[in-house]
Amino acid sequence: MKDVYLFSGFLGSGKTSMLTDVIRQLKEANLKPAVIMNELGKLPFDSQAVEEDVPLKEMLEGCICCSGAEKTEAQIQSLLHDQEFDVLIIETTGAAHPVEALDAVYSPLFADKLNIKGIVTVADSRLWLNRSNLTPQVRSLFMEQIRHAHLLLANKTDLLTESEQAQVVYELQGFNAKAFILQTTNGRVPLKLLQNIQSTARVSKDDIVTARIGESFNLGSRLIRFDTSFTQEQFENWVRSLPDTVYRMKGYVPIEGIKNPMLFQYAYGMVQWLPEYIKMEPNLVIIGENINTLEII
Ligand SMILES: Nc1nc2c(ncn2[C@@H]2O[C@H](COP(=O)(O)OP(=O)(O)OP(=O)(O)O)[C@@H](O)[C@H]2O)c(=O)[nH]1
Repeated sequence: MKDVYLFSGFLGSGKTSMLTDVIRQLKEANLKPAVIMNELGKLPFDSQAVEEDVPLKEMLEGCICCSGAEKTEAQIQSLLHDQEFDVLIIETTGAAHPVEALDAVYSPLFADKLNIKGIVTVADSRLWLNRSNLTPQVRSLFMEQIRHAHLLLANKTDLLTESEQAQVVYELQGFNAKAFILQTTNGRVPLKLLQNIQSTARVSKDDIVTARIGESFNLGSRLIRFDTSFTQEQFENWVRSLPDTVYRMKGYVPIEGIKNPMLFQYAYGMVQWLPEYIKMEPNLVIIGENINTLEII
């Protein structure tokens, strides 16, 4: 039996950071991981976090729940058929409901092959404290991902004071009493803790508060291509001018005087720049609500 973990968490909370670190630990323990990854944006940036020797299936354009259980089944089946692996990690997009994603892997086809361990949710601790600023639909999805976790990471603790950290853990435990809660930075979770998850019985679909991409939830992604370069200041000024309903941006931005476009990441007001040693296409994905009306730099 192969262990299966579902990694959940809202956009930019730290799922990819967790995935990279868990893959490292699995390899150190001589366990071979395989990954199914979903990406709401159009560029498979995050797949760069997975080294080439790890079997990877990507589902671009949408999430496990929207693309249907059949597609996930087909991907798992092809992994089982073509690849040797011990552990399967399914990273759901930040816009998927974890229980719907979990449901997709509970296929009778795999009943004797897959041991579904459960949902690991990474929550951005600062976002938890500021959740009242989210639109109702997004808040509902953010809270659902937390409510259904078997293991819950209160991530980005480095951005909080000690008393805020204590408040987050206290509140999270009150909200999801069954989850084991771990305070983390960069999604670092010891492998032993993952392996010890005892997933409870299947969650009933009736227990799901609907919060998915649909008419009432205008979460979408937009791809921009840059023809000119900017100063970092110019670019960050534009970022600051964007509405709060832009949740996540990532991509490569051409910066004046710097050879290759820089890797740019944005999640909830926090900006991160990293130099890139290869020349990546100057593309940026923006994820948020009603982003088609945004003014682009
Ligand atoms: N300060 C701080 N930043 C973090 C931490 N964990 C992750 N980040 C940063 O947050 C951003 C998002 O992290 P990812 O691991 O890509 O998050 P994700 O959930 O995979 O994001 P999606 O691509 O939207 O699914 C990156 O810029 C990370 O470097 C943390 O513990 N502290």
